Amino acid sequence: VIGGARQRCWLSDRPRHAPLVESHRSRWHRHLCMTHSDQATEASLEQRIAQLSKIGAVRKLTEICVNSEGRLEQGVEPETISQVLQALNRLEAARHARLVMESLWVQASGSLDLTLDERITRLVPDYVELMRRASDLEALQAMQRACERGAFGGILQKPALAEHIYLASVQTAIVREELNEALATIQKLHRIAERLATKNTQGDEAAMERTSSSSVTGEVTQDADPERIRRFCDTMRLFSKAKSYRGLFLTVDALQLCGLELSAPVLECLAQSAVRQVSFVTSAVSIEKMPEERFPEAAFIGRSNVGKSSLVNMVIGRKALAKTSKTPGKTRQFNYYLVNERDPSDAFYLVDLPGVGYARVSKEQRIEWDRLFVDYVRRRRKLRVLFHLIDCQTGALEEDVRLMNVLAELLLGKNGRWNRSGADDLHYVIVLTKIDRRGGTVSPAIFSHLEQILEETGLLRWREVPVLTTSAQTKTGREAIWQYLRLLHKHWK
Ligand SMILES: Nc1nc2c(ncn2[C@@H]2O[C@H](COP(=O)(O)OP(=O)(O)OP(=O)(O)O)[C@@H](O)[C@H]2O)c(=O)[nH]1
Ligand SMILES: [Mg+2]
Repeated sequence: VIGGARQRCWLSDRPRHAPLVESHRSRWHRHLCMTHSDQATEASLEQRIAQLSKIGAVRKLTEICVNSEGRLEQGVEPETISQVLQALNRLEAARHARLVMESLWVQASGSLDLTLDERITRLVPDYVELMRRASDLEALQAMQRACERGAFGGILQKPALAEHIYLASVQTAIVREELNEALATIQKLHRIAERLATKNTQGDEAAMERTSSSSVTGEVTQDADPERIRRFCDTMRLFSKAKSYRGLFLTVDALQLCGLELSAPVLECLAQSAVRQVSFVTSAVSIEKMPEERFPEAAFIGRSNVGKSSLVNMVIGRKALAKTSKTPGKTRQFNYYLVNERDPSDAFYLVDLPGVGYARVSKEQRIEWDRLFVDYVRRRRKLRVLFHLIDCQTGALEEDVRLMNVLAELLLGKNGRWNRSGADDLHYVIVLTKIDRRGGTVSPAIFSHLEQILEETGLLRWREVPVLTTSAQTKTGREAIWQYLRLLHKHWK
């Protein structure tokens, strides 16, 4: 196995290492080659390696590797594997684990045509965990390369394993403050997942059936594999700690590309990771009283009692930051909440607007409110997303139609011209709330009515209008809201 053509293969394929480790390994390799040709040096080899490392485990491992020589062609003996595992468990330093892992797997992949023995493949997750705990990015990168070259039975045959290796690499890169590396790696995982998805759709019908049934029963899939979910959540938290929203969102994308759904724990984690701090800023009753336009903002508008304040709370993962009430008209001002104050590049405002169409408000007050709203949309240049909330039980009512007309006139101008000069692009999103009260579904009539109104008001001529469904009670639709909050900062996309 060692020497000749295979030795060349190992040397040419070897990854770059820290000098200390390199010297350990190359010396070790030289010793192994010597042993191969000269049995007499075996004892001194062991001795010398023991001196090099001072760790008994390495001696033990060397012994195992030397003993298994020539047998790798037929695969590694089970007893060897269990010894390796035992020894690995005793290893304290990452470089030693790497030494062993690489020797076994590079040699084996050399001899087994890059298709590792099934039993070694089963050990890979243990190696990955070891590398991750030891923050050994180089070793994990070597694993990625092996993965890409078709080791471990090939990425496409073992997607969960590839996912494990890549996520461990991402986490390690973040811990080592190599953020660019982390971002590049999570994007590699995207590409793998995409390749896998293409393969699945091209695959046989049975495979397709499996995919579709698992996506239909998404909840079950997640329950079946909480480990995978946990890995993604850990990665999200680390990106959050490293203050990288981009990484955070890329992880969410990767999770979905890998066929997992945004289950409750993932969403909880997303809200917690994306919202590092949140504070109430001010209640404004006029444009002048609104905070300085330092950060982009997203606003929630809609009739009284439709659930705006509840949705704000749900999105930021706080129970009662925005005051909610059974009595319509609770929110009377533009309430500004500032998210991530301490990291200006990721900060944004959420604005909880007062309800429209509150019965006990006089006509004058209503006109006053309209004027304020028009002023708000026209003058807040950093307003990027406008969520219009509509109760899914009633659908769009008179007040909603009025609001859409006001908006259409404002955005399109009388002659159809954009009426927010110098302002950022604005996304208008309709949110149907309280879907828990309708058993999680919305009647098609509500949708077609909405479409008709959007058509009539002319808003559809401006651009497509997404319609989301949410429930503050069951937290349904939180990720969909976040997909639009992602538009707040360009670097989050
Ligand atoms: N079942 C259910 N109830 C909800 C949901 N969202 C809000 N509610 C309830 O609806 C009522 C009004 O919610 P708020 O969030 O205060 O509504 P609002 O739009 O802020 O109302 P104003 O401030 O008056 O404009 C409260 O009793 C909430 O508990 C939901 O998704 N499901
Ligand atoms: Mg409110």
